[in-house]
Amino acid sequence: MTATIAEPATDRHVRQFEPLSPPSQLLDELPASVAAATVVERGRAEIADVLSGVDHRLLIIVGPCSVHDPAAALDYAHRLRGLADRLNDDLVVVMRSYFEKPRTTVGWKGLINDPHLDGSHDIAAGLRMARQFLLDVGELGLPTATELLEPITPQYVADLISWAAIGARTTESQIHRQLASGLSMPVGFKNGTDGDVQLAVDGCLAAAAPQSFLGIDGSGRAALVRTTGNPDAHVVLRGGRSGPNYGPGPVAAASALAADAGITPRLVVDASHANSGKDHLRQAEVARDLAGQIADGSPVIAGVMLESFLVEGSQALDVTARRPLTYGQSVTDACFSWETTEDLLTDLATANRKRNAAG
Ligand SMILES: O=C[C@H](O)[C@H](O)COP(=O)(O)O
Ligand SMILES: C=C(OP(=O)(O)O)C(=O)O
Repeated sequence: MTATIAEPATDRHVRQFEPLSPPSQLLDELPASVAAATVVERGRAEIADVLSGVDHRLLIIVGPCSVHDPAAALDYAHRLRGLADRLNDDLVVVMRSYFEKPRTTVGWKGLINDPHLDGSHDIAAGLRMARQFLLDVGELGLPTATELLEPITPQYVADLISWAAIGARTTESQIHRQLASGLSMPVGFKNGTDGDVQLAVDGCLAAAAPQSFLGIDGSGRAALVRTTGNPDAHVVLRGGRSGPNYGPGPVAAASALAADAGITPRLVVDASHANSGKDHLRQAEVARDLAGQIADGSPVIAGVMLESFLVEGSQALDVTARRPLTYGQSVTDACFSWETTEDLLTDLATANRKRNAAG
């Protein structure tokens, strides 16, 4: 007897599947130049050395909350390169190059997801634009940092990235922890949106372990990915609903929690997000407070994250309206200005020199 085949019970809420070119095709189209690859490797090694305490400089992860206009972000990168060169004795400067935005509910999800800022979600173009941007910044001589939000994206861009974040909204996600265990760069796990630092510590432990999970390979095929574990996973403090956690008490407590778990006690503090209430003026105050803690000899603040762009503040992006945007101003969280960036990085460099001079 032949069984009657049922109607498929899947994809009831899927409008369309659009195949993407495999990662290998984009890498062939936009290969890493020797100059860019050298910067990526140097950045990864320097960040790992700062985290372990071998390199006594301070890690600075700075740049726009998100890249929405690659030309403006590249303009920023040119300025940052000059500043990073001047402060190179005291700081390891890495540019925030964030193309994937996690949203609390809904909103623009970043350049990869919606590169034309119009709701068309041309992800193929977004991946190409992100890769081109990373190449351009690498060739300028600056290492890059990003948040990795989708487990498929890294195959398209990760060879050009020196530091990656697992964000507050995904730090508890097994998928992201497994992903981090196979990444080639140091990965920072943010505390959860509620402020729970244990989630970040647990993330670091899972990322440090070998993992086997489902992913894609360079040819875009579904694959069983077996990893060896990431030796450079660390905690990033970003505050949470329970309040900010950049002060000396919370920093020491988080460091002790990491050390007790066998994770590096040295960590990165994010001056933005829930540590500043997303207020760029408050963020500058938090950065000055961190400079004070560093100058006073804090042994555990390995790095500081800052959100900065050419023009201070933020502007609303309405993907349906196509209103002209202010050049060099964030369309996601508020950033402080280029002028404030110069002042704050100079203060942080001075603070770190003082910490080192005191031994
Ligand atoms: O870093 C950016 C934002 O804080 C994050 O993407 C969440 O933004 P939302 O709360 O505006 O969605
Ligand atoms: C989304 C970000 O941070 P968090 O995960 O801390 O909210 C970010 O750094 O852009």
